[in-house]
Order: sequence, then C-alpha cells, then structure tokens
Amino acid sequence: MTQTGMFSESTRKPTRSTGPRYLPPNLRSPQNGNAAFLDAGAPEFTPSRFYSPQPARTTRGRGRGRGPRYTPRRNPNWEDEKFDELEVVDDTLEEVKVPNNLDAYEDIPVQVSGDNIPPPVKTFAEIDLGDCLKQNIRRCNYIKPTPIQRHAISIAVAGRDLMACAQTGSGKTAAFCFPIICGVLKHPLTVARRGGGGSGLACPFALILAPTRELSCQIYEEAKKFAYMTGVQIAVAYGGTPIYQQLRRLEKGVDILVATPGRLVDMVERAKVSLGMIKYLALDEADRMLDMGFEPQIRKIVEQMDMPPPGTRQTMLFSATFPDEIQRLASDFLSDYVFLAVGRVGSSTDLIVQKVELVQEMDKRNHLLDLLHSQRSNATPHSKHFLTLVFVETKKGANELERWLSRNGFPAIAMHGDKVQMEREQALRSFKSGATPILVATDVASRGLDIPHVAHVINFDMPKNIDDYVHRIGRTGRAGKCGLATAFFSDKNLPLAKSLTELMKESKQEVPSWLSQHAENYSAGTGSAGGWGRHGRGDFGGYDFRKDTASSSTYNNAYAVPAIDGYYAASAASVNVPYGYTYGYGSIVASGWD
Ligand SMILES: Nc1ncnc2c1ncn2[C@@H]1O[C@H](COP(=O)(O)OP(=O)(O)OP(=O)(O)O)[C@@H](O)[C@H]1O
Repeated sequence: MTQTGMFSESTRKPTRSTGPRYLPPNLRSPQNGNAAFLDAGAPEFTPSRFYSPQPARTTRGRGRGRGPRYTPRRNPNWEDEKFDELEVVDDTLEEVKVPNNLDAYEDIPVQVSGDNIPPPVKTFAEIDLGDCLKQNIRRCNYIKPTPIQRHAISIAVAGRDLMACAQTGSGKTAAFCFPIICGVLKHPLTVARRGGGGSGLACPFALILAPTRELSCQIYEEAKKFAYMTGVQIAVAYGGTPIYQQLRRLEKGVDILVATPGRLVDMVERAKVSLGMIKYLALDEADRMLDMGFEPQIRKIVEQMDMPPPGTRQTMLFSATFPDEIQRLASDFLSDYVFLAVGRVGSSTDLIVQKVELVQEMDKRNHLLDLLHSQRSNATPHSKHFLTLVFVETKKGANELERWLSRNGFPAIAMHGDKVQMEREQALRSFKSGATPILVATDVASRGLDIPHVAHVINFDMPKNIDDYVHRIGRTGRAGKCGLATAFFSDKNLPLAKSLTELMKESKQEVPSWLSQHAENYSAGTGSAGGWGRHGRGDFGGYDFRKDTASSSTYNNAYAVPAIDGYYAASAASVNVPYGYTYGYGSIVASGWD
C-alpha cells in the first residue's frame, strides 16, 4: 500500500479512502498592509538617540504612556502611525493565535566559515544595537534571538559581509534588518544627504532587495516596526502600482529603501534614486535574486549604477536555499565574507510534517476535495480557522482551481502574476484575514511570505526543483510552530523523486516505499546522481562552496567549543581549525562538511 492508503501501489489506481485521514497535531488539537510612511512625529535622530531612547509610549500607541512626557519635534513629512497599526491586524483569527516556539530551533547545527569570524551571542542584550532598537525588539515580543539571529546579527554588526542560509520561518528578516537599522542609527544622515532636502534625488543609506512585491511590502512593514520612533526613514518601491506616489514619498528622504529590482532600476534611470551612498546592501531570497531571471538586473543595480564596491559597502545575502553555482556567482558581490548555515543548506524544518501522495494528474481535483472534506470534518473549533495554501504550476490552473473549489463549497481565491497588483493584494488580505481560507497560488507566493495560521500547504502541482519545494512548504511551520505539507506526486514528477526522498529523510519524515523505489529506479535509469547534487557533493550539512577551492591556510582563524545549554558558545581562542567552525552536534560535525 502507499503511504497514505489512498492508492494501491501495484496498479496505482485510485481507491477511495475509507478510514480516517492522517491529520497532524497542529490541525487536530491546537493548544497549540500597507500603512503610510513612518512614525507619529518621529523625531530627526541624532547619534545620542542610538543610546538614549525617547520614553516609550507604554500603551503601545494607544493613549498616553506613563513617565516623562516626550514631545518629539514634528516633521510634517511624517504621517501619524502607531506601533500597533504597523502590525497586520487580523482580529478574525485572534482566537487561534498559536505562540511561537523558538526553542524548536535550538538543536539545529550551525556551521560558520570564513576568516576572523565574530562570535555569536546568546541574547539581544549582548549586541550593541542601541536602546531604541532594543526597545522595539521587546515591543515585537522577540524575547531571545533565533540561531540565525545569534550568529548573523553579531557578524553583520561587526561590519562583515555575509552569506547566510537558514530554514524557512526561522527569523532571517530580523537578522538583516537589525544590523542595518543599527548601522543607520550609528551614522545618521542629514535630511539633505538622504535626499529629503528638495533635490528630488533620494540617496538611501541601505538597500534591501526582494524578488516579489508582496515580500518587499512585508519586509518594509517589519522594518518599520523595528525602526519605530527611531527617526530612521524607510520606504518601499515595487512595480504594479503608480510610480509617482512612491517617488513623492522618496522626495522626503529615505535611509532604508526596500525594493523589487525592476522598479528600482526604473527609479535610478529616471535619476530619482542614487545608489552612491549605499553602505548596506541586503538581498533577501538571494539565490532567487541571482538566478537566471533576476541576475542581469541585480548586476546592473550592483555593478553599473554607482553603488560603492564590495569592501566599501557591506553586503548580506540571505536565503533558505543556496545552490553551489549561485554561491559562486554571489561571491562576486561580496568581500571577505563569512558563510553561515543554520542546518544544512536547503534543508527543511522537521516542524513541518511532510506527506507525499501518489496521484495521477486526472485524479488530482477529486483527491484535493477528499483531503479538504476530511480536514473539515476533523476540524476542532480552533483548527477550523486555519488556512490552507495550494500551489499550482500555472496562472490559468490557479484561476480554474479557484473556481472549481469555490463551486464545490470551499471558498478559495487565486494569486498569480497575471493579476493586477490590487487584485494580488486583495487576495492576500482576504486569505490572511480568514475571509477566504484557501489560497491557490503560483510560485509568486512561494518565498518569504510570513502568513500566520497557514497550517497546511498542498503541492497540487509539484514544483520543478527541490529548492522551490522547500520554500513552498516553508509557508507553514514558521517561528517554531508545526505545520503540514501534502504533495500530490504524479508520473510527471519522477525527476524529483530522489531529492524529495533525501530531503524527507533528512527532515526525519516517513518516506513512502513507492517514492523510495521511484528514487532508485529513476536515478538508475538516467545514470543521474540526482538528489542533493545541486550542492555539488551529495553530502549533508551546511556547505560553503569555497571549501572546494580555498587553501585551508587562508582560513585558520576559526574555532569550535563545547556546548552550553544545548548550544555552543564561542570562545575567543583560536584553536587553528582549518576553515570554519561548527556549532551543534558532534555527529553533524563528522558528517562530511570539511
Ligand atoms: N527572535 C524572535 N522571537 C520571536 N519571533 C520571531 C523572532 N524572530 C523571528 N520571529 C518571527 O518568526 C516569523 C518568521 O520570521 P521570518 O519571516 O523572518 O522568517 P524567514 O527565515 O525570513 O523565512 P523565509 O525563509 O520563509 O523567508 C515571523 O513571524 C517573525 O516575526
């Protein structure tokens, strides 16, 4: 029998399920925007504000706080905004709030390589982030840093370039936002120098690039929360909406610009944005930004538009996946960088229960209906509010499935690149709020989006490669919560069998025997190594491609030290371990990273 009991393995004919379907704990028993720009009267900042925050409004923006009254110098360019309003408020789903469980990331091995690596921290308090930012970190309820944050923030605040890879939902956004905001606060620019002096040319100090409009907006919203009441000016630029509104905002001056590449190129070519002052450059979903689709635009932005060169600017690349060839390409943009991998590059988190079902193309719709009916009938008062994200291959397929699900009693909405931006945003809003609890999307929704309450990701059509699968399923199981991912695997997907098997094994998932068999047959038939060949060596563990080329003597300043509380603390002592150190379990250290 197949893993799911839905199909007979020998005939592969569908046999309707009679027994109860598997539902993971998160679906069973659940104890488990676009606001206007910046703060209410945010004051112009000065270096002293880095260390001396203005008194917080203790009611989180509602009414007056206690303590000494602070009347900030109002800047007419800033519109009133309160911290609470910077959050995506989804009152309808308030009752299903599941707390983050960041302890889930404690056991993940960490590998760091490079020269003179700054040691990690255990708490936010240990890093010199400034009082204002620290206060906002507390406001966001970030009690302690996740592993990627412990390492990356310390490395970035020390001024080092960074290529960082960590699992989906493990807090990479804050890992690049905090050092950037901290850097801006330490080197404040005058309004004129940041482009707000009426020159019509915005000169941001930091640039964060992301591949999709929705992700840019999300990073922008997050960054605004982190920079609340600091005076740091943040703006967003993305396509699909009138450029003039965004340009008007930029005319007021900007410290941190979050952008999609196309819209940014347009603005630079219109001489509305200069990249000449960029000190910090962050690429989120960096492997996507440097793959064939985006690479020419990124090269143009980074190499031909006045941006200071590597070494002068600080560059940070983040993703959950980092194929070798992209690492190689990315090194053009970096200078003496540290490579950081939390978990193995491109691995998935075992917080996500992965199910693979053998379903032929013509049976997929009925199979999906069965799955949704079963989910509905097993739902508890709590889990009935959870959201389901269904990935399909084509835009047309998304529209068709949306209509078909809605006709069959499952309210769904589609999101894809052929929809106008307003429709895309509307779809996402409706999904996030729970008004339409099923989103049918193409890969436009596969990366970076942090949507609370997504409990189930269904790969109705499998993606073309395993990295996309990792990002897609990563829309659930975030911030330490669990999630479920179901994949419909058909004959079309045989080339994916080996890498999927390996990914599942590594994430401690049960691999159906038919899938293992396909994996063996397919790689034997094609003579292909398949699987993790994308990382060059077919091994497990974080992997810095420089290890294949660098002489170890270049990287003799690294160290490894014993675990404290299940985590390894750094020691200043160099023990002359060639090329990098590894945090985590001994078994991982010996697993072939060196
Ligand atoms: N230190 C922390 N404490 C509490 N919550 C956190 C912390 N860091 C991040 N989070 C929360 O975890 C969630 C996931 O974070 P984030 O979106 O940055 O993940 P990511 O690693 O960028 O994921 P992806 O690879 O999908 O882009 C967010 O809701 C964020 O607010």
